Amino acid sequence: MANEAWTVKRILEWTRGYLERKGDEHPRLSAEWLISDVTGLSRVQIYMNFDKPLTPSKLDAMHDAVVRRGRGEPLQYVTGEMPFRHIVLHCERGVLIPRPETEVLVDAALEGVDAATLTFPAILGEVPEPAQDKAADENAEGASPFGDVSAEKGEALVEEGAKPAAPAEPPVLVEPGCRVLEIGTGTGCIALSIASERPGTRVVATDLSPQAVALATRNRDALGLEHAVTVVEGDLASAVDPELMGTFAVLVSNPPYIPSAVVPTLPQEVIGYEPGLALDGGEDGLDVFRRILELAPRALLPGGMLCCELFEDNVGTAAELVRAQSGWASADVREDLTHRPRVLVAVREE
Ligand SMILES: C[S@@+](CC[C@H](N)C(=O)[O-])C[C@H]1O[C@@H](n2cnc3c(N)ncnc32)[C@H](O)[C@@H]1O
Repeated sequence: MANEAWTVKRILEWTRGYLERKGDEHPRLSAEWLISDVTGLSRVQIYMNFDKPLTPSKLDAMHDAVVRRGRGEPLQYVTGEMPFRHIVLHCERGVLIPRPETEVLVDAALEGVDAATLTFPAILGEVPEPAQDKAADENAEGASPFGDVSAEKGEALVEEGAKPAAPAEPPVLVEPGCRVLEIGTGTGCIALSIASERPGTRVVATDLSPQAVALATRNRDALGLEHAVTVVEGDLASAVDPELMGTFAVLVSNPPYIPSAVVPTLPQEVIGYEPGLALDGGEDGLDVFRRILELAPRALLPGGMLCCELFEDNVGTAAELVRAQSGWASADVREDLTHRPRVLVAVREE
């Protein structure tokens, strides 16, 4: 079959069927995401360009992407990016993929920023409705457009088009001076969300992983947030300017919190691709949290807030650890988007 015959529609149908046979739980979504990444078409544009043939170079690129996804590599690593709240982040193997539940942690941290600062709404533009997907098409199996997709090889699709835009965000201006410390920044998703959603906030983001520090810095620069976010490499807050200790209104962290015995039971898509340093929280999952709790009184202002995402089985224990330490006015546990207890929010006494 000549390459011209492989239209967007045929590629979508073939990829969906192939990924389904490979055990992908959401094969159509994966197929759309891969086609969107390779062609530059938004997911809606895919359905408006069904009859367009892919160019040979796009077909080659699609081949690579389908092979990688078929082997179980997370989509975010295959495409190299993912949306998080109002921003889009570069992702790469070796650095944890941000999870939707972490958006709840950012909400908690923003509350801490707002409580610490004078905030007022900026002039808002219209917030567009998110694009709706069109109905799915029927599956089509058959010959691979790429030849043997089980083989290691790479290349392949359509003309460039607009990528799906992140929804516009209603900005809130913050009186300059509020400082936030993030420990274990990974891609920078938390620090960069806070800085972009609360202009005026200064964020110091740390990570022990040099690769995470490099990626967070790249994401920061791509978002034009160099003035607001400092990324430093080091254990916990060891690389933070000592003069800044005691000046933070919020200490936020999504530390490694999976109990060591649970790590090997995680899906292969996680343990086969994501870094152990980002996952393993020691015997009860609270090793890094305990160390964060120990340094929090030195990092935070009076009345400052500690926000941590934790494992649902140990977040209650974490709250007890806070209550057992003097100097805290409150320690509460919040639920994530799926109503599981996941986020600890503790406030220092004034
Ligand atoms: C669960 S990931 C969170 C990444 C990112 N904040 C997010 O929410 O997607 C934990 C991060 O903490 C980092 N980390 C682990 N131990 C650390 C330590 N002792 N000091 C600083 N960062 C650490 C890991 O490299 C990883 O990037």
